[in-house]
Amino acid sequence: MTENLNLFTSTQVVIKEALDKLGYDEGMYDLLKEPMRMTEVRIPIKMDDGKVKVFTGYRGQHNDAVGPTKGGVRFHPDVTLDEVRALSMWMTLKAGIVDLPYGGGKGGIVCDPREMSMDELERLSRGYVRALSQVMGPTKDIPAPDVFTNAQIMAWMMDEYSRIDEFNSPGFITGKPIVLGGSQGRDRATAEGVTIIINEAAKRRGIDMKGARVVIQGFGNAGSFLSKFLYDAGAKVIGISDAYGALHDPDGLDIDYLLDRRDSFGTVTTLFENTLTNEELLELDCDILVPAAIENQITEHNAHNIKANIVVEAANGPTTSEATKILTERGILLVPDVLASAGGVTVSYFEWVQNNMGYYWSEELVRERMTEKMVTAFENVYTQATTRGIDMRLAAYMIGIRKTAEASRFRGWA
Ligand SMILES: NC(=O)C1=CN([C@@H]2O[C@H](COP(=O)(O)OP(=O)(O)OC[C@H]3O[C@@H](n4cnc5c(N)ncnc54)[C@H](O)[C@@H]3O)[C@@H](O)[C@H]2O)C=CC1
Ligand SMILES: O=C(O)CCC(=O)C(=O)O
Repeated sequence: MTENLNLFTSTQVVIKEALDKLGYDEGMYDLLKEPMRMTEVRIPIKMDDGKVKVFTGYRGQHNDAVGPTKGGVRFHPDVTLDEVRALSMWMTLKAGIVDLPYGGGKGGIVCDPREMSMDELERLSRGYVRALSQVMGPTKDIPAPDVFTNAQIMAWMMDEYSRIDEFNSPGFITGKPIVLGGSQGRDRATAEGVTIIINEAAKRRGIDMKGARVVIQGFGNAGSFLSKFLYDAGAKVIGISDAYGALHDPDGLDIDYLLDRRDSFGTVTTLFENTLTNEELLELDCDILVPAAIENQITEHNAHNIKANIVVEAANGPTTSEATKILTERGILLVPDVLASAGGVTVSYFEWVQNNMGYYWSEELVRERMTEKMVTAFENVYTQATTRGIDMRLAAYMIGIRKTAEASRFRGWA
């Protein structure tokens, strides 16, 4: 049988397993097995050459029993409806794991921003908000950055919503520039959260981070900040990659140099000869492997060849269910995406809270509060996994889904 690479249906299987273990009935699964609202829009945009191009966009809102839905928007040529469905469900789990008053949401536009001008990107970002403004808003559904979107795109989206709302609405979106109500530390929050999780996982495996050999796939927002934090902490980052290839040096790469040379889409390998492929990168001998790019990277085809002691998923969905089984059976500690990458949405929540009260926190306070949430979340998931003898993904799903299931039950939705 060939492996299931569909993110949506493979997520449903784990949600079902988690709900069964928690003792919920079929009705609860029926409610939570897909987003409560899935919107598809067509966005006509005048391109720089004067021609109109129509883009497809999506927004998935999984469940808002706990609070407004929340999650990023990605601009990528491979965005699909099923991917956005799965991503919105994972956001519900993340919010549950770090205990935020949100449900899960996620959006995407099928486009390649690497081939668009800034003006075209601005028109597309504003068009997305116009198409979805009825179902989004600071108390309904709050977007944020994800793959190939950034603070500038958040600023255009916030400005467009504020025009429609006839009110300055910083709480409409998070990941904004600081001068528009962004939070200290949001740009590096995902990577900081992953760093905290790596430290916790390394402690459990007796690995000293000083000198630990780390491989990171992806050199964008998540991967590049992460490589810097680990490099500064004394780890040896021996491999990194982007969409075009990978770099490897067993003595450790010069991360400061690479950060200086990378472009705004997280591309740096095109400047070098003798690059590896992303497939080769994942199989390098190392202590810690961090997929921080895209989905379905560790599958049944390469899971047997992974040499890391710990795999920490900074990306959403990089490991298939079959590969999760193989890695766990091989004794590799796999820390799932819904736990490892929850630092981003945690600081997004702090940003939204600051916008709502109009009072802004220091970077130290943001870091302290985020650290507390991430360490507690790791401890909860690790304890659940070890005491029940289940893998970390199932343990994380059980913790992540419980709050939404309970809130839904109290509301009479299941
Ligand atoms: N930005 C955030 O706050 C959060 C991001 N994530 C996840 O982290 C992952 C990376 O996101 P960001 O760093 O924000 O995106 P980004 O757009 O800043 O960087 C993406 C990186 O992945 C590389 N990449 C793209 N396609 C690739 C391919 N086919 N093979 C190998 N590398 C490829 C790009 O070259 C770039 O280096 C995604 O799965 C995202 O959903 C998760 C939580 C929060
Ligand atoms: O910051 C946020 O609200 C969401 C981040 C996100 O999309 C994710 O964690 O995958």
